[in-house]
Amino acid sequence: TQTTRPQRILAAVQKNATRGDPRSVVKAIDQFCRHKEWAMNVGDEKGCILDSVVTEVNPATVLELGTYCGYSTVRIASLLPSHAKLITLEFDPGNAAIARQVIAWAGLADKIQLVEGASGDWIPKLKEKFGIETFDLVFLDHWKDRYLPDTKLMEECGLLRKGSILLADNVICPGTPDYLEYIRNSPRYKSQYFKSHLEYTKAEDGLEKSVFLG
Ligand SMILES: C[C@H](C[C@H]1O[C@@H](n2cnc3c(N)ncnc32)[C@H](O)[C@@H]1O)NC(=O)c1cc(-c2ccc(F)cc2)cc(O)c1O
Ligand SMILES: [Mg+2]
Repeated sequence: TQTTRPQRILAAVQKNATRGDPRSVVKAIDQFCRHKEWAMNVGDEKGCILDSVVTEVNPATVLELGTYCGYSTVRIASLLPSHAKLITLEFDPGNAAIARQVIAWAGLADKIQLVEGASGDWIPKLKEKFGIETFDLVFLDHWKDRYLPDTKLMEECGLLRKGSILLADNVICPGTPDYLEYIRNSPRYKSQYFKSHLEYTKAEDGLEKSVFLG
């Protein structure tokens, strides 16, 4: 019977990456997606920008919206200080199941809480469920038309503090026009566009980094 793309990504990790070595997991997925089969991971080029933002922010609390197979989850978590926590939301059960195994292979399960469900349902529950006050860094990489409503929801739920960083993938391709319009024109944010390319391709894409001003 036919395997799914996430299952093939996990197989590539288990075949080519070293257990407990997050960077080898990232490399194995990038090799597979560049040479065998494209997949919607943030990828190696935008991944380097992500790494530099994570390193600069050095966050104690991270929220990721849209886990997919856990590529960016592992990439971010591998750079976090020991006490730091990353919560990642994924509503597709099949993708969540694969991501859990990729995260386990990387040896990062104790730093990562993967919550299976929709961001709109879970964002209002994160404070009570995980004892989180605010997030130092949010990585938006889920349905592109959810970036704006979920950002407003995070504001309303008091999950952002003065200085919280939002980093959004795919603001050009597939594109998040309403989110860009809002975040670039709101007096409550200071934004910066990092031009790059759609993962594993030559098409333009980029990351939008925004600081919440409170
Ligand atoms: C949306 C997906 C990523 C994952 O997000 C989960 N998800 C969704 N909505 C929610 C929610 N509301 N709550 C929790 N999880 C949620 C889902 O199940 C996927 O696993 N990402 C993309 O579609 C995506 C697509 C492309 C892309 C670009 C050019 C093309 F020609 C084709 C595709 C590139 C990228 O870089 C992406 O990131
Ligand atoms: Mg993406």
